[in-house]
Amino acid sequence: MPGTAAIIVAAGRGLRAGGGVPKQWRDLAGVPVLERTINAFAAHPMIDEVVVVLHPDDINRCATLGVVCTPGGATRQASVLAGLLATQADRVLIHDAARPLVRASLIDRVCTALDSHVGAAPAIAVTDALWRGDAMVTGLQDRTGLYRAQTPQGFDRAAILAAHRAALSDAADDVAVALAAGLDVAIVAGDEDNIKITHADDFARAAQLMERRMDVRLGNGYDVHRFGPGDHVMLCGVKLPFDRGLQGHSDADVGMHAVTDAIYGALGQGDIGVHFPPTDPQWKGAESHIFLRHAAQMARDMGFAISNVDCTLVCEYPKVGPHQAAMRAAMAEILGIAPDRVSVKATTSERLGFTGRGEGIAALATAALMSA
Ligand SMILES: Nc1ccn([C@@H]2O[C@H](COP(=O)(O)OP(=O)(O)OP(=O)(O)O)[C@@H](O)[C@H]2O)c(=O)n1
Ligand SMILES: C[C@](O)(CO)[C@H](O)COP(=O)(O)O
Repeated sequence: MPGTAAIIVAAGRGLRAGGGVPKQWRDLAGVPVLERTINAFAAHPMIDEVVVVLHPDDINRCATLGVVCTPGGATRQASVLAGLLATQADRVLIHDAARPLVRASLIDRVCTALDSHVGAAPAIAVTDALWRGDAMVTGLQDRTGLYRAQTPQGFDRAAILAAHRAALSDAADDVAVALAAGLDVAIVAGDEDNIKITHADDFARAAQLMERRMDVRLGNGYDVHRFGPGDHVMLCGVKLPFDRGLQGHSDADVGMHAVTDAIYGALGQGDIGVHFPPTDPQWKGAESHIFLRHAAQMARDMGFAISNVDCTLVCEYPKVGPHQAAMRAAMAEILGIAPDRVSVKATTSERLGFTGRGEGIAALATAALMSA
């Protein structure tokens, strides 16, 4: 199957964290750790499938998760192998269930690096001085070129499957398995917040990080395009036959422009004109999905997920109602979010003003972004 699967390993017993229940089933700010981890991947536009590896004793809990599950093994490595065998995707991102704070932007970086590498994994360069010792310092360790490894670790599935089948020992992570098989692994920037819940104290730390992250941004957008000669209008990504067209430097999709500006506004990044200047001939006649895709990618790059967008078209004609579902679907696909997070409405202006006289169409939009 072409595409990318996330394999979430959740078959450990969480002995170091204690608490009586394996850590992946415990609540973090009211939601189970595993559910948070699954949601981070399930909501990501570059992930096509989520596979969760569960302890055989927990396999009956699969039904509550809404994803593909498979039983794991006695070691992390055995669990990863089980996950690799449960998908046919071309690429896999292997992730610890115990890292629920993984950001969409980190998933982006790993996926993008896989376009040019057989393996890619996030890590953070060690900045503290390193010692050797046991209660007393016995020596120093050069930190040059040392990294702290994180997940998700991404690979071409066939390559990492062969590496896991050939692996002899219980490796700490999948990069170790890959290196033993001679695969190259690119390092992408890790994220300090992407902690692994390992010990009891890590629950409080993760909860604090989540609280700090609760950053909600709102933006609005407004646009107008004038009618001119033509035989169709583009509205929110859908081509509607009409006896006139909308005039503009691009395809004049007034609704999509308003939504795009709302996202830029929420990010404090100006408007379409700043990113795609009308004076630049390369954008003449451009399809507006280019602008919306750019705004959505910028949101992800800045660590935000688009929670929802709402667009109102103001016109007497064409009638928008029959096309609303197609418009929502078109913009949802471009934004990489579910159609129920995209709203398109229309109103007339009671024949008042320039929209009422049929001289053009106006659009207003709101976008809500949440820290991812
Ligand atoms: N046999 C195993 C062991 C670990 N894991 C998963 O690998 C991830 C990282 O492992 P770790 O933090 O060591 O988890 P546990 O093995 O559960 O913890 P502990 O060693 O404290 O028991 C976790 O999401 C864990 O569920 C797994 O799927 N199968
Ligand atoms: C895979 C890993 O998360 C990379 O940092 C880590 O090695 C797995 O956890 P463990 O605590 O080493 O078992």
